[in-house]
Amino acid sequence: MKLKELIQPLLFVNVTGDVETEVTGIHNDSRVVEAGNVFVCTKGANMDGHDYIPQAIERGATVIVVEQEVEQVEGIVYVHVPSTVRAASLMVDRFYSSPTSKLKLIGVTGTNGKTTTTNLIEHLLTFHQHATGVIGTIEIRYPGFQEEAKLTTPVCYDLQRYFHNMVEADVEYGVMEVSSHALHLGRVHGCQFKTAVFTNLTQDHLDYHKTMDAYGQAKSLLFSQLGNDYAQPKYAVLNADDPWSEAYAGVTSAQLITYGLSEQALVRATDINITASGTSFSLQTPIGTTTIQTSLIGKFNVYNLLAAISAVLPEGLTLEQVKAAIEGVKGVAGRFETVQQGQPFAVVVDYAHTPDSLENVLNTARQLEPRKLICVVGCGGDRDRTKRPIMADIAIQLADYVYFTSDNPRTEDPAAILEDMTGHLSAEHYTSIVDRKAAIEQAIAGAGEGDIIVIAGKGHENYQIIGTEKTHFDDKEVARDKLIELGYNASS
Ligand SMILES: CC(=O)N[C@H]1[C@@H](OP(=O)(O)OP(=O)(O)OC[C@H]2O[C@@H](n3ccc(=O)[nH]c3=O)[C@H](O)[C@@H]2O)O[C@H](CO)[C@@H](O)[C@@H]1O[C@H](C)C(=O)N[C@@H](C)C(=O)N[C@H](CCC(=O)O)C(=O)O
Ligand SMILES: Nc1ncnc2c1ncn2[C@@H]1O[C@H](COP(=O)(O)OP(=O)(O)OP(=O)(O)O)[C@@H](O)[C@H]1O
Ligand SMILES: N[C@H](CCC[C@H](N)C(=O)O)C(=O)O
Ligand SMILES: [Mg+2]
Repeated sequence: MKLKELIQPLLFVNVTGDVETEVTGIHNDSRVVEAGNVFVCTKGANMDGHDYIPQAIERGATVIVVEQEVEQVEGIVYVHVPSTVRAASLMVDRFYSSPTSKLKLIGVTGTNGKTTTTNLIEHLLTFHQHATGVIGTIEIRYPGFQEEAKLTTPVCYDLQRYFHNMVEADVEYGVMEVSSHALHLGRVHGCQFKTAVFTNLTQDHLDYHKTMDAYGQAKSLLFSQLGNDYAQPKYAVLNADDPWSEAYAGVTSAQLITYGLSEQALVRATDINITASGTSFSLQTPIGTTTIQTSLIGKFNVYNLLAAISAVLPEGLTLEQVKAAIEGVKGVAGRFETVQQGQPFAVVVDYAHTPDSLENVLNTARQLEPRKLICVVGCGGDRDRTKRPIMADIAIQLADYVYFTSDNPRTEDPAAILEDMTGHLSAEHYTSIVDRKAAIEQAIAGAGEGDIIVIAGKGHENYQIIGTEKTHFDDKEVARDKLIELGYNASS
């Protein structure tokens, strides 16, 4: 593609050099730039891309997009724009030929439940032969492709490339998690959503957004970005039981589909029954009523199911099709996932790393009536500090015994994170062990018949970040190894 085509949608653009230059790619990270690429200089939290122009040129960048005056090198084309972040979303979209206009794109936002809900939507659509791609916390996948995710919502350069490749692979639906960071940083500016889904909003990420209000506002961007188009209707799927939904309904002209347990919801669950082997409920919708039976456990998963069902109703799926698809749902890696080696107690690995999710997962485990409920939990470093004592209080209140331990300490002192969590506690039914492996092992060694151990915080993660080092670590693996060491054998 020629540079002039790439910058065609931009306003107030000033080019020094040849607009006929052929461009081979576009990125904002000098470390991944290749010959003939456009390098876009964006300012980040720690660094400024304008400082990396020499490295980008060294790696072969031929076009540099800037928002400030920079020293110019001969033979290089410079594109000056008012905002590189805003320009980038338009250029990247154009470079990949507006892939999201060729996909039916469903975005899911909310503090908890995004991964679960996107996976459920994917399952509902693929079960009925619609080729579907998913982008989220665990991985990026579509028929014939799978890659581990680096971020929940990739930066626009990667995101639009994935969408482009999905279109090339004849994918019909794109289902993605849209984090508040991504919305705030404009990572999805170039995306044309058909449907936007809101799960819930509770405390997290205050390190980044500072206040709950700012956090809630960031999520509203998905709904204000949705707009409406009578030729191609748009849908906002909102949780009727979350107070933030009213604000989101107010900023979109898309058609509303509300879901929840309360009477005003259009898509509603009643007669919920939760057991250790699954959950059932009566599903009431504007197109009829049916009974849903699922292996997923917990009231929060009823919400996730309602959100996913609401998102596919505009796609023409009947309730019979929805019901049939949900019966085959297996659950999502690291979300209430059990480790079973034949031991007489349950070991549950769950990605709960926020106050609300921890409360939900412990309440769900309690509903299964364990003899004792044991919790292993920590909080991530370099993330929202204010949630630490709150999560500790929840664990202390809801579990019979708690092992406080490290999550991903990152560059913080693990012992100091534990102190943030437990410093104010007066209860005695807990212990703090910095080493997560030792904490999991002790919890398992101390468990008795009928107990449930919930190992919270890391779910599917197969690593631990201590300092800046990322090493292999897997809660399920550690738990399984300990069970084997204790003599449990799955086949016996
Ligand atoms: C706050 C945030 O989202 N930061 C992301 C952002 O980093 P940044 O803009 O601060 O980048 P920076 O390091 O200051 O660098 C500035 C610029 O210089 C460039 N640079 C830098 C160094 C270099 O050698 N060459 C170079 O060109 C960078 O590419 C960048 O364009 O852009 C980087 C890639 O371009 C991301 O890796 C980085 O994510 C960090 C690692 C991160 O952890 N983000 C988390 C908080 C995040 O986004 N999480 C959300 C939410 C998850 C949830 O809901 O739970 C997610 O969507 O994953
Ligand atoms: N609808 C929900 N409401 C509250 N808690 C939930 C809900 N769904 C899942 N959870 C809890 O939150 C944890 C994370 O769920 P999930 O991975 O689906 O959320 P997420 O929004 O994708 O999280 P992240 O922002 O980290 O990507 C689960 O392990 C479970 O404990
Ligand atoms: N996407 C979330 C994941 C947190 C997972 C938890 N294990 C932690 O490391 O805090 C974040 O980056 O805040
Ligand atoms: Mg997720």
